[in-house]
Amino acid sequence: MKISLINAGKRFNRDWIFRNINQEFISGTAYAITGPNGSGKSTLLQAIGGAIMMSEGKANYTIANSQLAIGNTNAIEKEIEVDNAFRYISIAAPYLELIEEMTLLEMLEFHAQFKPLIPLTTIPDIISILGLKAAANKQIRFYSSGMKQRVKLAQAIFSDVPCVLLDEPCTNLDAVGIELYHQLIRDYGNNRLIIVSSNDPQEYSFCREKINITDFKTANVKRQT
Ligand SMILES: Nc1ncnc2c1ncn2[C@@H]1O[C@H](COP(=O)(O)OP(=O)(O)OP(=O)(O)O)[C@@H](O)[C@H]1O
Repeated sequence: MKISLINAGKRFNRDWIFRNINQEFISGTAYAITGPNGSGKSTLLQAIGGAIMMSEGKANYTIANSQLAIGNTNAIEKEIEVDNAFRYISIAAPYLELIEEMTLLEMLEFHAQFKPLIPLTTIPDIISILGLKAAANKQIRFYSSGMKQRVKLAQAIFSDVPCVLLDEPCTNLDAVGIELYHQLIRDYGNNRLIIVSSNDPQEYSFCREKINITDFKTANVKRQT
């Protein structure tokens, strides 16, 4: 999958959060979006995922034929409308809630109806990898914050999509959880497009490309032009 930002900008009211971003994100590479608190990392990640609209510019989504979830085409690549991009993208983020009334087992089964699991992976496998076997039949509302974060990561990483967006992926994780996160990236991250939004280096240590959002603030953009 390839996501191309073309002259991308977002503002809330009169404040430009970022402007003039021209950047390609390509499968097989992990990218980090860095910057201080409130600088716009989450906003940019959501704009990349098509969850919020840009104020100017656009994002183009291209899928290799083999990754197409629907339809048939003879073309090697196909452009995807922004409204359909969610089919190819999963996201884990602090502001996205889990379905707390469900047990983990129920929630993973429910989720798999909308986004299939990566091949050869079963729900019991996932529960075991997460270290949550003993809690599989407990409602998620009774989970600790770190247990919930493991579930959010699993929901994103085990979805059979070419692009995984991770916003502050180690929020609430203990040392074992952080190691689990890195193991999941090692085991399931290859050949995918991974974009991590974070200001914590341990969350994005594996990312080859780094994009500092402060380079795309209006004042800096003006200075560059
Ligand atoms: N819906 C909204 N309406 C108005 N302003 C918003 C909205 N969402 C975010 N903002 C503002 O946009 C700016 C960027 O917020 P964002 O959450 O993207 O930053 P961040 O870099 O992810 O921060 P953090 O590191 O604290 O998570 C902040 O000033 C925030 O107040």
